[in-house]
Amino acid sequence: MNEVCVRVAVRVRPLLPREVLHNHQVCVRVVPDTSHVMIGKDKTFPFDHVFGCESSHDELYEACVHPLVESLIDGYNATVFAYGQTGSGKTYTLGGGLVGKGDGQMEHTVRVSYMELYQEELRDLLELHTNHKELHIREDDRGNTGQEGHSGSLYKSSHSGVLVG
Ligand SMILES: Nc1ncnc2c1ncn2[C@@H]1O[C@H](COP(=O)(O)OP(=O)(O)OP(=O)(O)O)[C@@H](O)[C@H]1O
Repeated sequence: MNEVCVRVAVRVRPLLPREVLHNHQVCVRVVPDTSHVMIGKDKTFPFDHVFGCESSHDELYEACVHPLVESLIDGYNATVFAYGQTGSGKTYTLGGGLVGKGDGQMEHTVRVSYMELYQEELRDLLELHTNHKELHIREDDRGNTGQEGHSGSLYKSSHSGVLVG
């Protein structure tokens, strides 16, 4: 397990076709051979990982998620959290880079929740018909945070990949 508890990665997405159409300009770039991004012409910011427009889901998974999966198997807790303004690529990255990946080396069964918290309302992204009023985040008397009104979906991994059960 890495000694740093929180690591921050930035993924820069390419301009969308409609942004190109409206002549929007790229204003965030990866500084070559560094883990810095440049905003505008001269403001640079360091991160643990940076991924440019051409980056693949696999690169992201290998650098950011795979080490966490290994720690998880060793009994540590791990969280991958996507943060960014609307349209910045959170769903694209989590959906393609995290859910559905398996390295085929291990066989395991895990319970997975895929929740969206938007304007103080919870949505179960694996069971879209669930009423948000049935879902709650609660803290118990020992300070553990958990969900109520959601059982989690079962994912089974086998050598052929990850299956939704
Ligand atoms: N790295 C990328 N490469 C190519 N297209 C991308 C990339 N990241 C995001 N996109 C595209 O950008 C659009 C917005 O991405 P996405 O829906 O993932 O954003 P979001 O952050 O989840 O937005 P919201 O908060 O509104 O749900 C989508 O059309 C998606 O396909």
